[in-house]
Amino acid sequence: MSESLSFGDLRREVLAANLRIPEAGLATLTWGNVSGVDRDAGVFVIKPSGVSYADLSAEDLVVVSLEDGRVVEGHLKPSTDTETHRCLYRAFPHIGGVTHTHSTHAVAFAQARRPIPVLGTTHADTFNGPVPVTEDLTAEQCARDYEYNTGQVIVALLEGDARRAEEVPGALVSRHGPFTWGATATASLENAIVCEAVAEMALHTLALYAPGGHPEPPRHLLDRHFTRKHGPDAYYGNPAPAAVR
Ligand SMILES: O=C(CO)[C@@H](O)[C@@H](O)COP(=O)(O)O
Repeated sequence: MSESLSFGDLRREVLAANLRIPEAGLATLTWGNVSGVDRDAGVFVIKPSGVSYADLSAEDLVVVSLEDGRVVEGHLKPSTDTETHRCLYRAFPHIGGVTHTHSTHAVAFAQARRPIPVLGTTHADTFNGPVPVTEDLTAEQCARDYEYNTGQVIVALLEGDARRAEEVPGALVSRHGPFTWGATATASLENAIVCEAVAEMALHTLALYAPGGHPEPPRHLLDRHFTRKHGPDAYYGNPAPAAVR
């Protein structure tokens, strides 16, 4: 990549995160997109629309204004989902990256309009609650500013609550698919990988559940897993716990 290109580090990170979409098996054709934000500069960097991952370069990424969605830099059209990313950045000031995919199992839940339930600790390590599903967009929301409104239905689902958005870093847009977010573009992409993995595990688990019901996983176990990885008692960054005798 030419060193003279602006937002070099952010472009490199956003490119790498986009390239992990097909690598992680989350992409069909050119579907999906990752962006990352530079809040000081008031812009985000996003995948161009319809470009194959094999051909994608850092120079192809598009720089968009957070304020009004104008393209600030780029020779290609930004992703069709750009306004959804912009809406999420504006609603949740703590997020640094957004990922959208059409990964199969997460989309299956979105199409069935069912949240991805918390069925075990794998889910609880990343999402402190079910991955929720939005309402369907209304005819008016589809007719005008559809992509921004797609972000708005996610924000409405979380009641604009930044803390909820931090603890459950993703949502399923009804009949469409998952959007995930995180502190960085890389984190948002990794949350998309986890979202797909836990959706697949949930489908298998629900199929194996005994007819007539199954006990819920104990809340204390799920909480323990989430708080090991997130918040003030997180393991990373803290001294290793003393060995248990
Ligand atoms: O949501 C969709 C398609 O329903 C898009 O994410 C997908 O086609 C990718 O579009 P872009 O190539 O990013 O414009």
